Amino acid sequence: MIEASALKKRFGEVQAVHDVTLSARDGEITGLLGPNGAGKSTTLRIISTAIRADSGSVSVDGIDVAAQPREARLAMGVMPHNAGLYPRLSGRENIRYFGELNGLGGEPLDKAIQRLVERLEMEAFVDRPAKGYSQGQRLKTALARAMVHGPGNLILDEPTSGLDVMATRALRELIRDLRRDGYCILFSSHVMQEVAALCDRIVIIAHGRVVARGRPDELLAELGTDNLEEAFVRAIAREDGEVPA
Ligand SMILES: Nc1ncnc2c1ncn2[C@@H]1O[C@H](COP(=O)(O)OP(=O)(O)OP(=O)(O)O)[C@@H](O)[C@H]1O
Repeated sequence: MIEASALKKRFGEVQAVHDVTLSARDGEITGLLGPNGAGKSTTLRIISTAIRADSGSVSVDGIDVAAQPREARLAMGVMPHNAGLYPRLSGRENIRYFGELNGLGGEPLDKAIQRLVERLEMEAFVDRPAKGYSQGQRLKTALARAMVHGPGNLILDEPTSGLDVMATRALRELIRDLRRDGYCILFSSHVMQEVAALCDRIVIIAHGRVVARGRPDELLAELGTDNLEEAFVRAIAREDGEVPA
């Protein structure tokens, strides 16, 4: 369970996050949706302890991330946007390195890695150097790396960007499987269809503020349309003070 309350973050002149409150529950997929520059990555980076908010608070499974960042990190698996892999290491070595950073080692770590390799169907490439990986292979490795220490919460920043149709479908299936296993999944996207295809709950942000939230059917009703993309456009236009035609 992830709970963020009244987050604010400024970078110099730019107020990247004005006021974001959200919660993501166990056994659900929560989508953080917003146009480019809306503050999605900044919000996820605050939640995952990569940066500190200027004000507001975040707790993960009840652990305050500012007060106990190390404990909070153990409860989260994070796949940042464009997460780099170490190119000379194999996928398995990349995953192992992260496991070791999280205090795992020896046989338990080897077994955890092997379970993920099988689950994510990585056998064909996991022992090759990561520098030759396709986008889909990189993504699976980054996901395995995020999951190796067994966190109950997963934070995925634009996980399908750069994936082809088949790889996107495979990733969606995997995310649904993880939901069935009870994971709390929070992911960001700027594509409404992407979020609509997966999410139990959607939080729409624009200019660093939450402009709408709810289950997909609730958002459609609130925004007076039967089309999710149109709902997205209307929610953002509302924040901009525009009245869409
Ligand atoms: N480290 C930083 N220094 C300065 N400005 C930043 C920094 N990080 C983000 N910003 C600015 O904060 C705003 C929000 O950026 P953020 O990356 O959170 O948006 P986003 O919703 O993830 O966008 P995208 O969909 O394009 O990735 C943007 O105006 C961005 O330029």
